[in-house]
Amino acid sequence: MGNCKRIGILTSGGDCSGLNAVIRAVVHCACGKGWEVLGIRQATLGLMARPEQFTKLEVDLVDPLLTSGGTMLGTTNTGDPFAFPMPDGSLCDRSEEIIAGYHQLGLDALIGIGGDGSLAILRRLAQQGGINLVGIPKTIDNDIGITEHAIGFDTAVNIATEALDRLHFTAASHSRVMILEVMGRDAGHIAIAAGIAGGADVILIPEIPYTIDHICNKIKQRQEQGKNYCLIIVSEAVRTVEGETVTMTNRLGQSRYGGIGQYLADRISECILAETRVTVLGHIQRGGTASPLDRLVAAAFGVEAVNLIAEAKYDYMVTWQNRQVVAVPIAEAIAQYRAVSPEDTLVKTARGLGIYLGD
Ligand SMILES: Nc1ncnc2c1ncn2[C@@H]1O[C@H](COP(=O)(O)OP(=O)(O)OP(=O)(O)O)[C@@H](O)[C@H]1O
Ligand SMILES: O=P(O)(O)OC[C@H]1O[C@](O)(CO)[C@@H](O)[C@@H]1O
Ligand SMILES: [Mg+2]
Repeated sequence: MGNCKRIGILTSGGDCSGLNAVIRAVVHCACGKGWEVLGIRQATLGLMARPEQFTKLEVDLVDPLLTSGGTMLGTTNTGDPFAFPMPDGSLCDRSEEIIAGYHQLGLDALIGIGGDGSLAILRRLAQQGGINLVGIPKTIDNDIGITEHAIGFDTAVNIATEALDRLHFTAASHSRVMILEVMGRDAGHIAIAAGIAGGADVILIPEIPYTIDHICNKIKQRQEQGKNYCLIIVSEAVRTVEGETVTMTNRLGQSRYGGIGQYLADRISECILAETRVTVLGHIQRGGTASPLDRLVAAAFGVEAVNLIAEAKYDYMVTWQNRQVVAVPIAEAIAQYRAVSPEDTLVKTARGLGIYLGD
C-alpha cells in the first residue's frame, strides 16, 4: 500500500535486552519503504508531554545500537495514564492528552513494544482515541501466553544460567548451600529454564508448593552421596510456607517482590547444619547485550510489525508460533496469561532429572 508515511514507536513497561534491536529493525524496514519513524520518549509520557517528546529515527542513528542494552527511547512501568498520579496526590485520567499527542504528531500508526500490562494500556488508548496500534511482545517474565518468544526472556535465562554456573564453583569450594533469587513476577519461567540449564538441585517456582523439609531432605541426600554443596534457584514470587508473598516497598510506595531467597536461607539453616548464602540477581537479568535469539526474534517482530502497518492491519500483535511470526488480535494476546503449567515439558524434565521442584 505504502500510503502510510509517518509512524511512531515506543517502548513501555520494564526494560529488557533486545529493545534497541527491535527499534533498529523497525527503522530499517520502515525507512526502506520511505516512511518517517518518530521514536516516542518514555513510553506514553512522550505523547502526554507538550511539546511531545520524540526523536526522529534514521538508520544511521539506530544501527550502532544492535548490541546495546536498555531502550534508547526510555520507558516507564509506573503512572497508569488512566489514573495518573498528580503532584497534589490525586489521580487524574490523562488518556485524552496522550491521544491528542498522537494525532498532533500526525502519526499514521503506532508500534508499542511492551508486556501484557503495557499492551492492555496501549490498546485501551487506541480504542478510545482512534490510534492505529500494532504490538510487539517483550518481557523477561515470558508470561504472554500466546507467543513462544517474548523479547528479553532468552537473555534473562542466559544471565541466570551463567550466575548458577559461577555459583557452582564457589558453592563446592566452601561446601555451601547457594540460593539464587531470580525475577519473573508471578510466573516461574526464568527459574525453571535457568535451573535446568544451570544444573540446580532445587528449583522453586510460584506455581508449585514446596516444604522446607523436602528441600532439606534433598540437601541431606546430596551430602550422603558425597556432594557437599547444593544449588537452589527460587523465583521472586514464591510464597513462604505460610503462604505469604515476600515484598519490599520503597519510599515512593512502590512494592516489588524481593526477599524470598533470604527467607529460605533462614528456614533451611534452622533445620539442617548447612552454611547458606543468598544471591539476588535483580536487574542484571534485564541489562546488557541481547542474546542472538532475542536479537533474531526482535528483527523478525520489527519487520512484521511494519508489514502489518503497510497492510493497514491494526490492533494486532506479532507473535512467534511454530517457527513462524503470526499476527494475532491484541485483545486475544493479552487475555492469555501464561504461568508455568504442571504439564509443562520443563516440569517433567526437571522431575526426570531428580531436581526437587516442589510437591
Ligand atoms: N504507559 C505506561 N504508563 C505507566 N505504567 C505503565 C505503562 N505501561 C505499562 N505500565 C505498567 O508497567 C507494568 C508492567 O508493564 P508490562 O507488563 O508491559 O511490562 P513487563 O515487560 O512485563 O515488565 P514490568 O512488569 O517489569 O514492567 C504494568 O504494571 C503496567 O501497568
Ligand atoms: O524494574 P522494577 O520496577 O523494579 O520491576 C521489577 C519487575 O519487573 C520485571 O523485571 C519485569 O516484569 C519483573 O520480573 C520484576 O518483578
Ligand atoms: Mg508484565
